[in-house]
Amino acid sequence: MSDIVLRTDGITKKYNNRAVVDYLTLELRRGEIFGLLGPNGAGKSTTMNMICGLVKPNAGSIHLFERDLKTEGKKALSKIGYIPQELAIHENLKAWENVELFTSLYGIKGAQLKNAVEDALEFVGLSDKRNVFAKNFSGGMKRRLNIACALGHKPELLIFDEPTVGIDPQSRNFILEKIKEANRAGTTVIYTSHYMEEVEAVCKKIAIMDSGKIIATGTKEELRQLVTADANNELTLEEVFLTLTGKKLRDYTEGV
Ligand SMILES: Nc1ncnc2c1ncn2[C@@H]1O[C@H](COP(=O)(O)OP(=O)(O)OP(=O)(O)O)[C@@H](O)[C@H]1O
Repeated sequence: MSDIVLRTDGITKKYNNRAVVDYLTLELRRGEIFGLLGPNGAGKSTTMNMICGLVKPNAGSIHLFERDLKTEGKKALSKIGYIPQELAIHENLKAWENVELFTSLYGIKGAQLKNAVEDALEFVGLSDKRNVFAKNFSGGMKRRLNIACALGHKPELLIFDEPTVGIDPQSRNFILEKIKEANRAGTTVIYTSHYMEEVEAVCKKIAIMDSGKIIATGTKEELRQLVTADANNELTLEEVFLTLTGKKLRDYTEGV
């Protein structure tokens, strides 16, 4: 069995004739914890949405666990868990009902479903809030529930799209620690964000994306070496990022 979990070959997505993801090629190996960093509008969410089968590329191919998303999508997607940027939970369902709803979509039933729901709630520290309606949760609890909903079917690849937006430092720290814990237990992780310190803390391998393309990939040290010849440099990831992507503001409006 190959240890390549994800391979994208030249995927392109165009909106209004503009390539927002432009011939993007990526490879991810089992056990990696991979950070995708990019300014607003770089194409990170569109890339994740294509990998999760929610958006169809105009060109190129995506393989998950060696299965082509075009021809074996259902099997390929059954091994991934996607935590979208926008909360996907149902406010009028209890915590356990939310997790059960998402987990049952994978054909899990009966006692196995019950156990899977409890395991997922426990992982995100919400077991004792299992009977509380999601609408009564704080922002951080909703984010944790959003994660639990993607864990029930025990995915081998977890994809996080900016999972810590708008939450307090304690919840943020908890989520980052849990992502590292899942990775230590063998789960491969993709983490997209524009919070440098989070990517730095969590990810071993980092890709920097700008204007639909990956412009650099490597460990933090390798990325530093790309922007300075000084081996003793102490550049922060933010300084490296700004050197590679420039300081121009990235204002954009959807679809224009
Ligand atoms: N459905 C759509 N229709 C038209 N344009 C879109 C659509 N979805 C995304 N875009 C455009 O594609 C570009 C990339 O958007 P995307 O959300 O992938 O970027 P991002 O890197 O995730 O940004 P952010 O960090 O702000 O979430 C943006 O210019 C956006 O306006």
